[in-house]
Amino acid sequence: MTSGLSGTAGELLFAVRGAGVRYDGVVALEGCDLEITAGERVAVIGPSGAGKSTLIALLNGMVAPTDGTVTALGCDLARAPARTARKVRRQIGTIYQHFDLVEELRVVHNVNAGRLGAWPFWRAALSLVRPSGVGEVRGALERVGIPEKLDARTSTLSGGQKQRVAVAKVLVQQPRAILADEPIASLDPRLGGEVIDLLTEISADLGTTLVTSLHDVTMALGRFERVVALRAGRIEFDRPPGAVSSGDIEDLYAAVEPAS
Ligand SMILES: Nc1ncnc2c1ncn2[C@@H]1O[C@H](COP(=O)(O)OP(=O)(O)OP(=O)(O)O)[C@@H](O)[C@H]1O
Repeated sequence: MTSGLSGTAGELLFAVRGAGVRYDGVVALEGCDLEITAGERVAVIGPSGAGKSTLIALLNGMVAPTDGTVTALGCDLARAPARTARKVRRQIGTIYQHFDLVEELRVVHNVNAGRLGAWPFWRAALSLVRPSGVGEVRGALERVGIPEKLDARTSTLSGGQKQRVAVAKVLVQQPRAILADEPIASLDPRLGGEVIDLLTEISADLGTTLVTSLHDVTMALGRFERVVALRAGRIEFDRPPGAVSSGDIEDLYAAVEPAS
């Protein structure tokens, strides 16, 4: 399989400047500044409701900032022409907690779904009858450790295997960045650890930027080179794990005082 296009080390892939997001009056994020460069592996942590999913959605353009700006691969996704934004989004692969797969389809089709957007309509439609680019799908499944599942019906796989299919689906996209929103929240700790190891290894091997939101702080501190902590919609700290103290973590997860 061809490797992802990693980009030059140090190249700015994501720039979040003074960004805020409000949903119908609810402040999900405010005043966020963040730069992520090519090849970095970043964990986003913070208590429930802190804005982790919203930050991931800002980076892939699923949500537009209500304040400030966000650029991904040099493109302001909220303001760029739709065609340009689509092209940039195709270079960002996102993995979700609930796998985002069609259970009734065979694994080969779910993996191919990662690149449907890059194919002309006729090829995408034909591929549902006779799968296209099977060699690359097989390569991606080998990379995630389940090549024998190519023809299996997705519904017959375990949770850990489904998340591996979701990773393979992103790999065939040959993304420059992989975003993962709570990718292990539905898995037991052992399988979760395996999926995080897989993602960090792929990121290191291909030089692909990885940004993952996580509830598991030990995993974030042990397996990532940078930890961004959110609390009540603000970035509380942004450091290498070695510079994060147990006091930092206690403060981060302490109950938020109600406004008086
Ligand atoms: N579509 C939405 N409409 C309204 N409010 C929303 C929406 N999505 C998120 N919120 C609110 O925005 C805030 C941040 O939510 P977000 O899901 O980003 O946090 P999170 O840190 O990912 O939480 P969790 O760890 O529980 O998944 C929360 O107060 C949430 O209720």
